[in-house]
This record gives sequence, C-alpha cells and structure tokens, in this order.
Amino acid sequence: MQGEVTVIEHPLVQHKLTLARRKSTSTNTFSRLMGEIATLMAYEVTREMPMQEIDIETPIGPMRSRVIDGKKIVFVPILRAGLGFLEGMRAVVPGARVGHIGLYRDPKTLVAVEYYFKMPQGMRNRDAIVIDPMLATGNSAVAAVERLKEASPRSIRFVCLLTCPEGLEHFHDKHPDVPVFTAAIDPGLNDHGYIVPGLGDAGDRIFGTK
Ligand SMILES: O=P(O)(O)OC[C@H]1O[C@H](OP(=O)(O)OP(=O)(O)O)[C@H](O)[C@@H]1O
Ligand SMILES: O=c1cc[nH]c(=O)[nH]1
Ligand SMILES: [Mg+2]
Repeated sequence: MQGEVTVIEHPLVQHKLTLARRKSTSTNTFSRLMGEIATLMAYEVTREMPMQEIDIETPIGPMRSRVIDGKKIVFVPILRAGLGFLEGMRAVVPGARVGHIGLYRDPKTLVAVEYYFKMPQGMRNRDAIVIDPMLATGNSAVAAVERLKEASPRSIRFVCLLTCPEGLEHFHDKHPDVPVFTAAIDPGLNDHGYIVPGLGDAGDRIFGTK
C-alpha cells in the first residue's frame, strides 16, 4: 500500500461536493454539507477496519456476529477545518476516540505551524484516521502525520475532501505508508497555495470567518 490514493467517486459524495464548491453556498449549508460528506466518506475509509466476532441473541436465537471495535479508532482532526469533518464521522463510529492537532498554514511561507497536540492514551493499539478537508501543498498533512507517528499508532489513514497532484506527491514522498482517501484530485495550486478550482478556504467557509 505504498502511496495509495482512493478517490471516492460515489454519486452522493460528488453531488454534495459540487454544492460545497459553489461560491454562492452559505456558511450554514457548507458546514452541513461537510458533515454529510464526512459521514459518507467514513463508510469507505473504515472498509478495511479489523473486526471481531461476538456472541449475541436475536429475537429468534443465539449467533456469533461481527463488530468493529470502535474504541480502537481515533479520529484526528487537524484544527480548525478538520473539525468540520469530525462530527459527520463520529455519527457512524460513535465509540471512536478523538485526538487533536492544531496547525495553521503561515499565509506567506505556507509552512505549517503547530499550536496544539493532544492524543488519547494507548495510541499503540489504535488505528488513527487523520481528517482535514484540504491537502494543498501538503505541508500541514506532512507535519501532522510526522507528529502523530511519534505516538506510534497501529495504523494511519488520511482523509481529505480535496487535493491536487503536487500535494499528494509531497505527502507520499514523506509518508508513503499512509493511504489517502479523497473525493477529488483537482488540477493544481495557485500562487497562494490554494487548490484550483477547489472550494476556497475551507476553515473560513465552515466557520464563517471571512
Ligand atoms: O496543504 P497545505 O498547503 O498545508 O494547506 C492545507 C491546510 O490549510 C488549511 O488550514 P489553515 O491553515 O487555513 O487553517 P484553518 O483550518 O485554521 O483555517 C486546511 O484546513 C489545511 O490544514
Ligand atoms: O485551497 C485551499 C488550500 C489550503 N487551505 C484551504 O482551506 N483551501
Ligand atoms: Mg483556513
């Protein structure tokens, strides 16, 4: 799985992404769409998660049936925009733990600056799913995963909504072992490091800060 990228082409994801991209979409609608897309993407991202068998009783009789050990999953949103994806994912994996990585991208240098890092205990036995809607230059994603690897989780996946070839190449150059799940790979970046055509500044659009 070196440098693996999965583009989630499901029509519901693509439809909602188109609505989110439109500049006329309000903060309220944008934020709701992020939640809905995250729920749909969680379905794909958790596809390979380990399962265990437990004994249960149906109204008719006993059986062994499979469950995910939700507590072994850690969602790791990159603040702030990653928070816009968090609740949609937790809606389908309510037992998951949450770790936070606070990073902002310096607007001039585009370097990622860390301001917060907090993970649950026992990361060695957990599968981490890092979430951030945008993987642009890749600086933030690279820095977040570098920091997360210090905690030695059992596995790491990275989920974004949008990325571009430069960002993916940078990310997989540094972290070839971390699969990326995205809804689209746009053509490139502009001079300010924004994905083109993209959807603008995800954090500002989720929280209405522009
Ligand atoms: O791949 P990169 O070039 O590093 O860009 C992507 C980063 O930029 C955005 O965050 P931003 O720095 O705007 O912070 P915010 O989420 O607080 O708005 C986005 O949410 C990513 O974290
Ligand atoms: O296009 C981009 C690039 C970085 N961060 C964003 O929010 N959008
Ligand atoms: Mg932002």
